[in-house]
Parts: sequence; C-alpha cells; structure tokens
Amino acid sequence: MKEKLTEEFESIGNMHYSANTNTPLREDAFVKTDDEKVQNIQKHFKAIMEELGLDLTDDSLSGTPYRVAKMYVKELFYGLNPEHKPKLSSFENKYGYGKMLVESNISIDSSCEHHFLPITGFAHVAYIPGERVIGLSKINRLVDYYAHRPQVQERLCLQILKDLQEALNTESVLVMISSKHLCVSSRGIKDKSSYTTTLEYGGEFNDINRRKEFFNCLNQKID
Ligand SMILES: Nc1nc2c(ncn2[C@@H]2O[C@H](COP(=O)(O)OP(=O)(O)OP(=O)(O)O)[C@@H](O)[C@H]2O)c(=O)[nH]1
Ligand SMILES: [Zn+2]
Repeated sequence: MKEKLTEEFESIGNMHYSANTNTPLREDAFVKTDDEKVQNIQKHFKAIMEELGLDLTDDSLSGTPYRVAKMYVKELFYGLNPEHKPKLSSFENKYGYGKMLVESNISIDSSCEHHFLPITGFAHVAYIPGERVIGLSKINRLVDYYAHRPQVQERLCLQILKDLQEALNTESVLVMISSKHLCVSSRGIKDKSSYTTTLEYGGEFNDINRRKEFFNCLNQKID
C-alpha cells in the first residue's frame, strides 16, 4: 500500500514537462501514519516552545504542542498525503462545448515552504475542452489539495496545471494565482501592499487573444 502511494505521488502528471514539479519528499515520507506524525511533531514542538522559555505547565500553553502538531498534519499539510488527492471525475463533452470555461476566485490557503507562514489569495483556472469536461468542484478541490502543502507559488501553479491537463487530455489549460505571502508582509521586508501573481498555461492559451479573453472573463462581476 505504502509503495503504491509513493509511486502514485511520484507519477503525478509527468506528461507535459521535463522539469520536475513534484514536491521534494524523503523516501520514507509515507512510512509513518498521520497519527504517528502528530505524536512525534508534538514532542518536537514542545522542545521548541521550551527553548523559547515558555512554561508548558501553564494551562493555556500545555495543549499547544498537540494543537500545532495536529494542525500541521491534518489541517495545513494534508495535501502531503496522496490519499487526500481528489478524484478528478471527467465526462464526455457530449454537448460539444468548445469555448473557454473559467473557474475564478478559488480561495487559496497555503503555506510558504521557506518560512512556514500563510500564503492567502485566489486561483483562477481556465480551460478549453476537447472530448472531456470536468466537474467544476473538482477544480476547486485540486487547488485545495496542492495548496495544503509547504509550497512555493510557482510550483503550486504548475502542479494544478499539469494535473488538469492530464485529466482533461488537453494542453489548453491556464492557471493564475494572485496571493499575499505573510513572509513578505509580516516579517523580513514587511511590505503590506505587494502581492504575487503567477500565470502558467499551454495549448491555445499561448495565443495572446485567448489570454485577453480570459482576463476579460475575470473582470465580470456577478454579485
Ligand atoms: N520564488 C518564490 N520565493 C518565495 C516564495 N515564498 C517565499 N519566497 C521567498 O523565499 C526567499 C527566501 O530567501 P532567504 O534569503 O533564504 O530567506 P530570508 O533571509 O528569510 O529572506 P527575506 O524574506 O528577504 O528576509 C525570500 O525572498 C522569500 O520572499 C514563493 O512562493 N516563491
Ligand atoms: Zn516565506
């Protein structure tokens, strides 16, 4: 089972890119269960808090190592466990819809792998169907899955793009992410106003007119 999961994880969408966009993982990444990971991280985080001089006998602090460990494994980083990868059910494009579909304002809640601080913002995804269409919510679910790993925004963008290209069997997919990195706004340079936009695409989106059409769709307001 564990070997199978590792294989699955490593084979994620190698179809269209020679660059390796996989999240760097240790070989033993799937040996321990999530509950074992929570137990171990709890001990390590207790040591960090004690090193900072905090008194863990205080009843407000005593549960924090467990809370943080559970939050890492089960709330912030569940996308490291391939068992949580959504099934991207696709359907035959019987109706022959052939123009652009845009799923916009998909919430991004991710974490920066350099500082383990939040990345928050939105993803906008577009594709031009061939023979297959995909359930709309599966796009949001895929974004959510890859966001819940320690990330850099460029790789997050590519991981979403590659899986959608594979599921839809077309290169004509575009993924745009605009987000704020707390590691830029709340520490270091402490720039509160800047945000980061990444844009990756293939197929028909190489045509500037297709990308303009996409940007026009983003400007539509429905409420
Ligand atoms: N390319 C890219 N860089 C990121 C992302 N998230 C954070 N970073 C950057 O990663 C870099 C890490 O740089 P270092 O110099 O090793 O770390 P640092 O001393 O904490 O850097 P400062 O943030 O400049 O204080 C910083 O410039 C971050 O802004 C991301 O998603 N993509
Ligand atoms: Zn960071």
